[in-house]
Amino acid sequence: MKIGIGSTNLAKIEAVQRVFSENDEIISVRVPSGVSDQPFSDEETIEGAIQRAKKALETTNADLGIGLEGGVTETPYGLMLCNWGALYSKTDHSPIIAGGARILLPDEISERLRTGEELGPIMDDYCMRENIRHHEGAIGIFTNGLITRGEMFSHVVRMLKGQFIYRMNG
Ligand SMILES: O=P(O)(O)OP(=O)(O)OP(=O)(O)OC[C@H]1O[C@@H](n2cnc3c(O)ncnc32)[C@H](O)[C@@H]1O
Ligand SMILES: [Mg+2]
Repeated sequence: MKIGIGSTNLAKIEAVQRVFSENDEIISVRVPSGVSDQPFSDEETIEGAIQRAKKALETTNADLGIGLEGGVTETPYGLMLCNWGALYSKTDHSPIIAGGARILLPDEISERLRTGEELGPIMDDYCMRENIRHHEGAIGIFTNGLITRGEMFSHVVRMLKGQFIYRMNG
């Protein structure tokens, strides 16, 4: 199968590679998410994932298009990391959706997000490193490396793939 992924982020590509087989062709392509660079609700993050999946399918002419989007969402407990995925197939017109693990962010990080900074640069600044979002991600930092961004997204991709197979068999 040919699978288009709507991102060139390494953690996202790795997640798709982990779940699909070596016989599948995975094409990564930079596409607009159609939402803000830093989505600020579940709804906006889901919308970003859906747009990416749709654009990935169209621009790569693949069998499946996958979109993965990271964001944050306000809760009564504080700001949480949220992650969503969407999958479109060539033969189906409604997207399959799956959500990822979520954790509360430290206040120091949340305050900066609320004043309009993006999580990617905040994390690099906080850890004094570069490109954390391509590697273990914020989730990797705050879980002490036990769950990386790639691993978290691979669960999302597995839930997308499983639902797709279930739908096909139904
Ligand atoms: O190239 P793309 O696919 O856009 O990859 P990205 O890393 O920018 O990822 P998203 O657009 O999905 O994430 C939205 C924002 O949140 C940041 N972000 C999300 N999850 C993160 C994480 O786990 N660690 C660090 N930054 C993260 C990211 O840098 C963006 O500012
Ligand atoms: Mg982005």
